[in-house]
Amino acid sequence: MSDVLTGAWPVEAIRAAEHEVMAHVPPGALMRRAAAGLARRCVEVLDRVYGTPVVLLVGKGDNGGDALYAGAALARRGAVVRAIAGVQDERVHRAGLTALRAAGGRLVELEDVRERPALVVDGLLGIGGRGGLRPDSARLAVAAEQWRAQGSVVVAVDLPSGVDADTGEVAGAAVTADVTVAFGSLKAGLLVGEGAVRAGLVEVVDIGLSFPAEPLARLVTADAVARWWPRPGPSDDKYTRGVVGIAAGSEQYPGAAVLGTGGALSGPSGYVRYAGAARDAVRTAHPEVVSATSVADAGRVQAWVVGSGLGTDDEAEDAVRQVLATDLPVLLDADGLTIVAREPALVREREAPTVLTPHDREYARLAGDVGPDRIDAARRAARELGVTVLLKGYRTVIAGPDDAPVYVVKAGVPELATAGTGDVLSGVIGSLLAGGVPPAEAAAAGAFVHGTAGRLAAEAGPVVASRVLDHLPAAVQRTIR
Ligand SMILES: NC(=O)C1=CN([C@@H]2O[C@H](COP(=O)(O)OP(=O)(O)OC[C@H]3O[C@@H](n4cnc5c(N)ncnc54)[C@H](OP(=O)(O)O)[C@@H]3O)[C@@H](O)[C@H]2O)[C@@H](O)CC1
Ligand SMILES: Nc1ncnc2c1ncn2[C@@H]1O[C@H](COP(=O)(O)OP(=O)(O)O)[C@@H](O)[C@H]1O
Ligand SMILES: [K+]
Repeated sequence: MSDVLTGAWPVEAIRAAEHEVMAHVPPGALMRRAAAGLARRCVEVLDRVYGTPVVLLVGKGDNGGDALYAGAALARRGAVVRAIAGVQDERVHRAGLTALRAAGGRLVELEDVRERPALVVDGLLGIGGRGGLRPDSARLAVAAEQWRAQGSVVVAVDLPSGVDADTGEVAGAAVTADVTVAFGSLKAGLLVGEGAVRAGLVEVVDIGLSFPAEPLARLVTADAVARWWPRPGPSDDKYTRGVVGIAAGSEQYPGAAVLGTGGALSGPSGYVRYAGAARDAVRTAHPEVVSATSVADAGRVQAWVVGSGLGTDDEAEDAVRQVLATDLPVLLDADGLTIVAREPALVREREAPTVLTPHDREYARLAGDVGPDRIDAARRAARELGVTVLLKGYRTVIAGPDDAPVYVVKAGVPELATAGTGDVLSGVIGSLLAGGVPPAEAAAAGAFVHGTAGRLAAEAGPVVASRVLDHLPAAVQRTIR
């Protein structure tokens, strides 16, 4: 798969790549490529083109130009195309407007549109946008929202207007799209935060841009996970495949232990050990897990998962300290994060891979408010603590302590927002760590199969964590085969 389909470069890099290509192609060629891809996608979302009412929302920049050229292509196929300017009329892309008019389209005022359009093309603002939408554009974004609520399909040009291209932040009004057609490469703002919600289905039209430097973010694909996922070879035994230790759960919260060990059993390691007070529950649920009552008695492992359902009393703190004192990879979750938030040196001083898996409230305890820029938030905490941070949510963001691109996982579904699914996730990632996968890739691969299991579970019925567990083997199978 081409890099531009999975990498998200910052606006600055996209501009530089654009200039590089423009030096070698005729003027307007890039915009024509972009508009052709956009028009193709617009045709796909319509039942038919001939006679269909289409509204273009047009800003003063090239984003509006793309919309006008695509609108001209639709008008040539018989669509009834009306453009509405989000700025004073004379400031829209000249050549684009000429093309639209030549094809029979017209520039009108919002008030002149009597019939609800089947398709709204959002060309108000692309990567040239700064700050929240100004009032004239915001008014059209609101109109697009209203049409969409009544059944119109909204296609965003490059980026839903009002979304920050690099962060996904939305300040004020913004367009919500069913489909976003992104040019040249993804943008981080289409993958994370509010932008991910606004973008709908995202499709990249390759217009020939190439990038010398690493992207800001990479979308995790099944192919990548399949490459990272260890497979047993003829000379392997259960130990060489890696032993993962789960120190989670308590008498009060046995579920965390059952779900964590269950998650680990679908990972690539050959052996799952449990250490803690929920032995009986684990033994009943998973006879293949070998258990002990404490970390000290658990025997050798190649990676630890510690924290969820442990509580934060002295005993819990002891378990966390013991695990963190090893030179093994450790995944820290839930109560483990609370304990580390009180004493960050516990992880800062570690040399071995350490993965923290906070949701937003846990993150706040560790590093302050997540804020609207989730990529920056994950990076900031990872750098400050010298760890790998997996920030949970609608989109999961994984950042290492270095400057490598962050991973974004979009495999999940909102139904995963139910108690205990995080415990399942921690077990899968722990197993990958025990199998020798580097921390960021282990976290990304774990989140991908976990998200896929959540989707499969949601397709089968209401989602609870044990049903996510039930669907994990199938999720792994379809990802890595
Ligand atoms: N990269 C590529 O290779 C290719 C890129 N292409 C396309 O070009 C697009 C980028 O075009 P662009 O540079 O003209 O910027 P764009 O986003 O249309 O608008 C910027 C204008 O809007 C204004 N404005 C700013 N903020 C605002 C706000 N909050 N609310 C309201 N207005 C605001 C600002 O005006 P000013 O601030 O000066 O008043 C400025 O003039 C890109 O997204 C893609 O669609 C393709 O055609 C082909 C290849
Ligand atoms: N809105 C959402 N869309 C998709 N996935 C979500 C959403 N909310 C939460 N999740 C996922 O569900 C899991 C919840 O984990 P967590 O909050 O730790 O739950 P628990 O502590 O109860 O196990 C994470 O994998 C997270 O990414
Ligand atoms: K747009």
